[in-house]
Amino acid sequence: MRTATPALSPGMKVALLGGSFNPAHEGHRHLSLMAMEKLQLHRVWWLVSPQNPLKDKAGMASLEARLASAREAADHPRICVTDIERRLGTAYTADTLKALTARHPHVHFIWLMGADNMVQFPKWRDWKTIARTVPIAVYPRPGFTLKARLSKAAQYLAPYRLEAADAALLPLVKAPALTFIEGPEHPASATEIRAARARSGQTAWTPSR
Ligand SMILES: Nc1ncnc2c1ncn2[C@@H]1O[C@H](COP(=O)(O)OP(=O)(O)OP(=O)(O)O)[C@@H](O)[C@H]1O
Ligand SMILES: O=C(O)c1ccc[n+]([C@@H]2O[C@H](COP(=O)([O-])O)[C@@H](O)[C@H]2O)c1
Repeated sequence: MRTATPALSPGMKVALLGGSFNPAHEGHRHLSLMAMEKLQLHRVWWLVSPQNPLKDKAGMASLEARLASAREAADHPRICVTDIERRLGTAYTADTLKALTARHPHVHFIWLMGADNMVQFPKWRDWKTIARTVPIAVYPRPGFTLKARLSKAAQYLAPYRLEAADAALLPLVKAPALTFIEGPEHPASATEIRAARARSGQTAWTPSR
């Protein structure tokens, strides 16, 4: 089932949380709600990726199943689950952002990610272009919070960093810009969920919170 583009109006502040959501879980919801509060966002869009270019296809549930899992886990009127990358035909985040910012020039998009993604961000195609396209917010994650702060990408973006106290300004400033959102870590992980399901003999996962 295809999803419609979530409604947008000029001036809206929208965080984009890209992910495999294989499956979606309470950690995704937690970081989205914390970002909404700290960055004073109108919406968080969950961009369910057809296929992360750096991840193995083996073990990846179908896009439909992952979208269904995300819809169930989101459970919030301002979290919008979207298959926009399938509809745009984009696999790389740089291409997705180029298309979205061109289509919606009056929307304040930011890229939201967990600290683990920030650590591997320099492996993404055109990561410096991404950083010049939209402001970036990073949420703590067990095992990665400090690593993200010391990461190569954080060092590159250090001159453009907003302190946590100013995080609400992030969606309104011009990229490049970076903030580390402060909030409690959440232990949920899709890898853990898949491993637990495999141990319990489940062949396929079902949507989970
Ligand atoms: N518990 C969490 N805390 C902080 N960020 C998270 C958490 N879970 C997911 N994220 C972030 O959400 C985005 C999408 O994550 P993804 O769908 O890959 O989930 P995951 O649990 O990291 O999956 P996997 O274990 O399969 O890699 C990424 O930016 C990731 O860093
Ligand atoms: O553009 C890239 O090169 C790139 C490389 C790795 C990951 N990403 C994006 O990062 C987001 C998080 O992916 P994942 O699988 O860790 O949830 C998702 O939107 C991916 O498309 C993007």
